[in-house]
Amino acid sequence: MLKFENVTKVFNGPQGEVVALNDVSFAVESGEMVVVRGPSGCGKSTLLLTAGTLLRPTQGAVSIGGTDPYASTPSLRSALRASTIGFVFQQFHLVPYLSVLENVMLPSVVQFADDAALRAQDLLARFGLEHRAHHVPAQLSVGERQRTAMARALFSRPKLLLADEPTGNLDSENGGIVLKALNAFAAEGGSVLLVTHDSAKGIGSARTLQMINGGLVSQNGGQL
Ligand SMILES: Nc1ncnc2c1ncn2[C@@H]1O[C@H](COP(=O)(O)OP(=O)(O)OP(=O)(O)O)[C@@H](O)[C@H]1O
Repeated sequence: MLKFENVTKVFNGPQGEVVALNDVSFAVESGEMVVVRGPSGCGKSTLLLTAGTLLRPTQGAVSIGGTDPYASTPSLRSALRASTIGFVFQQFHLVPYLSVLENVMLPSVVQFADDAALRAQDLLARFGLEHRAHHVPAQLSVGERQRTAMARALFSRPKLLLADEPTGNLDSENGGIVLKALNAFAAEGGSVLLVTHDSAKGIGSARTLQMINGGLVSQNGGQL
């Protein structure tokens, strides 16, 4: 589903060039969750943004479902992103003045206009948020905000979920709910790429890769 081939990303920072991704090759198949661990600054966010079609690599090829997003026009790239990828961040990025229900419906209001509210309500129920549908994010607990963000990420029926420290701000109960949902998404045939700097529990049988200075190595000698 997601494939990186010899991907390198170099930033031109104030102190010169920074190699944020260094010749990274790996794949995430359908039905698989891959966890990338690594210390702060090793390149995890750069990896996710590049996978998310939001940051063009300096070298190498990215493929999502067989398509190279960076070989497409910006509008085709956006369309691929909207139809294929869901994002979950540590900071939930909910729209503060929209209700929980509206936030969940946000990704594809046009595409799913007819059944958007029904689908959003189903997702709210799945994450135990029915009673919060008409609240705004500021009225929610931190765990409820992340569950709302998970519901939003799943709304468009993505094939690939990209998660950046999704449990970083959560207590163990809410962190467990989020990890369970990510595992369930993979068990149903989706692909998950989760990056974290901690040793999050509950990642199940997910393959774990280690990121060091922009490079990716297998943690247990297995396949990348
Ligand atoms: N836009 C940019 N311009 C210059 N350098 C950048 C830019 N974005 C990231 N970097 C550098 O690239 C390297 C990798 O950054 P990245 O944010 O991917 O790391 P990270 O592993 O996600 O860190 P953290 O866990 O702290 O979020 C760092 O040295 C960072 O300073």
